[in-house]
Amino acid sequence: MIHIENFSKKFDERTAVDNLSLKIAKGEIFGLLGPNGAGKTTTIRVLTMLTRPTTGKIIIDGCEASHQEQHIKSVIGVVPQHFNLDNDLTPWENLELHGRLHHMMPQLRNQRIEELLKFVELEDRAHEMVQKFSGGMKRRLMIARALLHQPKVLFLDEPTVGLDPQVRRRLWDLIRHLKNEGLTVLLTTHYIEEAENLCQRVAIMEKGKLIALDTPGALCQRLGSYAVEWADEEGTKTKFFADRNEASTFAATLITTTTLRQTNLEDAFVELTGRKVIG
Ligand SMILES: Nc1ncnc2c1ncn2[C@@H]1O[C@H](COP(=O)(O)OP(=O)(O)OP(=O)(O)O)[C@@H](O)[C@H]1O
Repeated sequence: MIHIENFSKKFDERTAVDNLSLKIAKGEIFGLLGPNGAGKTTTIRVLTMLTRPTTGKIIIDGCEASHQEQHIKSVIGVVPQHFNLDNDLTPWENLELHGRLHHMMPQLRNQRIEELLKFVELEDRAHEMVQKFSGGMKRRLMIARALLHQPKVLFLDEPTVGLDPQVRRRLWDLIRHLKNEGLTVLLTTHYIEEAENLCQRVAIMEKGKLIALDTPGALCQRLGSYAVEWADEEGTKTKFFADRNEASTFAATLITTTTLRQTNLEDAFVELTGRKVIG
């Protein structure tokens, strides 16, 4: 559904994305991870036709971006990182405006608005001003707006940033539901747990380059499925093992308190990039 071939983006002398190639299948939830400045937002901006690549080819829904930008715009939905709803309008009016911009016929438009407000559980607030809404409600409304014109691909840039854990989980359920309906989802996130819970595959970027691409499980297995964690005077240390018995034997040799646990995607991220994600 999304095919990126040797894509680079330069801003003057700075290379924001360096020769990225990826294929994302229909119905996949795909995560882009990386520390600050890795090139995730630039990648989304190019894929959503907000800016052009310096070099390389982007194909979405079988259409090449350089020739069929309008078609691509009609089959994608975008939820940007920052709230960009019209605060002086109601949810219904925000959605209506979006539907008009996409030239939707009034009957279909009204039907979709009704369905989507129900889907994101905002039907009771349809005619209140958006400025009174919480962050979670605004994010849900932005998702409804991105889905109004029945896109095939949904781009979500940091969909749950700043939301409390309960709201975050509700949004995850919503995103899973969309995948089950056949939508392709590409998201960026700072929350490793989010990628681990939602994404079939993740790409880890650093300094514009793709440094790993796999399922969360396979990325963890590369390190070893078990982690022993302990603290010494230099700080927290972690060692990885393929075998649980080996891990437990090693843990028994340490004189400090140790934790034996399953390796997680955060371990893989830290090992690959040498740092934690900073929000
Ligand atoms: N419009 C621009 N002009 C110049 N440089 C830019 C521009 N947009 C991004 N960059 C640079 O490109 C690099 C990648 O930025 P980008 O915003 O894509 O990273 P990111 O992975 O999304 O980071 P974050 O997690 O902080 O959002 C950074 O070095 C950034 O400073």
